[in-house]
Amino acid sequence: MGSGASKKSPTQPTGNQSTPRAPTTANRRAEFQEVEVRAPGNGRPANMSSRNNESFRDQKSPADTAGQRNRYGRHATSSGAPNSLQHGQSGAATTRSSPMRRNDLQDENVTFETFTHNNGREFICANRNGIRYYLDDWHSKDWQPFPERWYSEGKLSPLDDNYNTSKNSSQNNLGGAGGKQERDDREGFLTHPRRGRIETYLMVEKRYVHYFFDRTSGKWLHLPIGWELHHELVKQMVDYVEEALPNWKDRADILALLRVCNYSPDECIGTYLLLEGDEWLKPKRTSKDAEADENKDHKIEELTQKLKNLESELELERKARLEAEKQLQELRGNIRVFCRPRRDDRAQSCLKFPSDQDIWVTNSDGARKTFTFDKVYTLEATQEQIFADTQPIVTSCVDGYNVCLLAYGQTGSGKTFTMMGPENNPGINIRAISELLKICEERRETKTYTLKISMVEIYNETVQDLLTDDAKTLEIQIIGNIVKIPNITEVPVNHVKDIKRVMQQGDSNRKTASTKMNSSSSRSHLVLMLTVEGEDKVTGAISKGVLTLCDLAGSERISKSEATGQRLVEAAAINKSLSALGQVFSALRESQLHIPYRNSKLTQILKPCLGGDAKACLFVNVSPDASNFPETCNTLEFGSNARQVALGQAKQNIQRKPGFPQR
Ligand SMILES: Nc1ncnc2c1ncn2[C@@H]1O[C@H](COP(=O)(O)OP(=O)(O)OP(=O)(O)O)[C@@H](O)[C@H]1O
Repeated sequence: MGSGASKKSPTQPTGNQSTPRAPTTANRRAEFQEVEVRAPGNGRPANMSSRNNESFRDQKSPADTAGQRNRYGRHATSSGAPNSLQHGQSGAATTRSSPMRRNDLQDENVTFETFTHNNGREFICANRNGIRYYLDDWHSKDWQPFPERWYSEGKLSPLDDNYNTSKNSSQNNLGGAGGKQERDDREGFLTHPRRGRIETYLMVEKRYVHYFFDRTSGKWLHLPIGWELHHELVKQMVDYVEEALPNWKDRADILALLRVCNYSPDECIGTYLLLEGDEWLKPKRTSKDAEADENKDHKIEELTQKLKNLESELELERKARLEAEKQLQELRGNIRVFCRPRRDDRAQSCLKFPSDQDIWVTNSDGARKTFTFDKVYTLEATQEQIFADTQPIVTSCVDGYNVCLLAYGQTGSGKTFTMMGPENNPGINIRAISELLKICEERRETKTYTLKISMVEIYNETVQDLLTDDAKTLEIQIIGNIVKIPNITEVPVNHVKDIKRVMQQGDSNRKTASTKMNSSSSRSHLVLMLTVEGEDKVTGAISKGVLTLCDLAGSERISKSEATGQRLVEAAAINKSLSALGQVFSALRESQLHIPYRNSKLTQILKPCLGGDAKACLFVNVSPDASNFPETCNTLEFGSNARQVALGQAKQNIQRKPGFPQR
């Protein structure tokens, strides 16, 4: 500031600190042209648009130069209301204002007050002869009559007496006219849309309170928040807080807290963090961040698309491979035989695996036998690997093929583990049905599928329905090549959870039946049949495939089990049925005219699967334990025999739906 009287802060205890001046009429006009918001104390105008904290922090007041800390224009005065700060009365009288108000406000009897509404807003009020007016908002130029209802909606507090005292006394506080002005970073101005340039001054009371000089009245009035937000110095403080707490968007709210915190942005931030927690510590996102995020999103999108393409390529390859294997299987037409040894870390293993198709069995004398199968697994083979190899055969069921998977081996060799598996590591049964459900779902747009499941147990040559609670015994009817089991329970399966439920029901009925019959599960054959009927929505073709999953009873010899009584009867029945199965394989292998399916219930039920147009897969499960050498050899010989069987090319069971238009 150039000309004008030197100012003294009302609270200024020493001559070193600058104070606001009450402008005279003459000097005020000149000052208004000159006053700018300056970087406190450094003599340069502050960079109004800068949101740079550092430049903000670096601003120094004259007090700083005198060795005192003075951030954001605050001076080190400790307490006390400001002394009289009135500017020249005459200067105010000559400035623009509403004619009516100007006269009113110059009245000696006008006192000024602050009204704080319960909703947090503050207004300047003027009380003239008991009639109150208030200044509405930033855009208002008029004093409005004070609403009656506000008396009950807020609080009126008189401005400090000092501000309502004689307007003339201000002259006493002026510094020497024409004397050199010390810069005072507490003063500034606002440019009001209607009132024009308004001087402001950050005054020190017990805490700092921001006032503006009202030319009309010639008084310093409390600066409303809405106005104060336009003050450059305050704006910088709010910017600083906003930058530190990017989620706190309400600038008026920030300023309100700044006021409470005595215009200390750091204290304001600290208070807010204390109240609101770490949420506010999130760094403010810059346009660079946004751009980086956008690039990242773009990259993720690209990679996701790439992954999708690769996945669909992989899926196509997988389907092509399955199709090729299916065709190969159809051409070969024989029973595929897989050998799976049970994992047993304690056993002295008599097994060796020279290749993935050969297995060596060595007895205690060192004599070795070699067997060859379509696949020989090692002890470490997982359930996933086992299922993957049967998948092409299993899935052909949806295309109308009859498919049969059997597990053969002595008790404890891992048949149930391979077929059913534990709950957390399911075997072929659950995986196969889940896969079929998945394929049916994938084809839903062109085909409608119905899946039904039945579960029976063959014990002592009786067939027991396991999906009914009344232990129903079933008969098997063979008419030509067709095998029927009247009254067998068929449960629809739509979801994987249905499979588990049905399996549990079957398993619990099997246990009950076993107890009633005094048998154990290994003494009976478990046969699970899943019928998959499909109808092509376009051609009307109806396909029907049956997937038969069979966990056979233990194949150990009677002599070894030393069975007597009931056990002997059981063993005889098992022997009979397993022998019948062997005979069927032999007859098929030799292409005999008569295949002895009728020799046991097991072979009767399995007839559609072994009858020439089906696909079959036999697991021979063996124990690695050297003490089981004879049983292991028997099992492997059974498997070798079965592998010689040529079932002929598998056929699809597809019919055209009657009445459906020929295409
Ligand atoms: N590959 C394997 N890995 C780990 N444990 C296995 C494996 N195969 C079998 N077992 C375990 O060996 C034990 C016997 O297996 P499992 O019950 O499947 O034999 P099984 O041939 O079905 O017998 P049974 O004829 O009496 O029904 C079970 O505890 C099973 O969990």
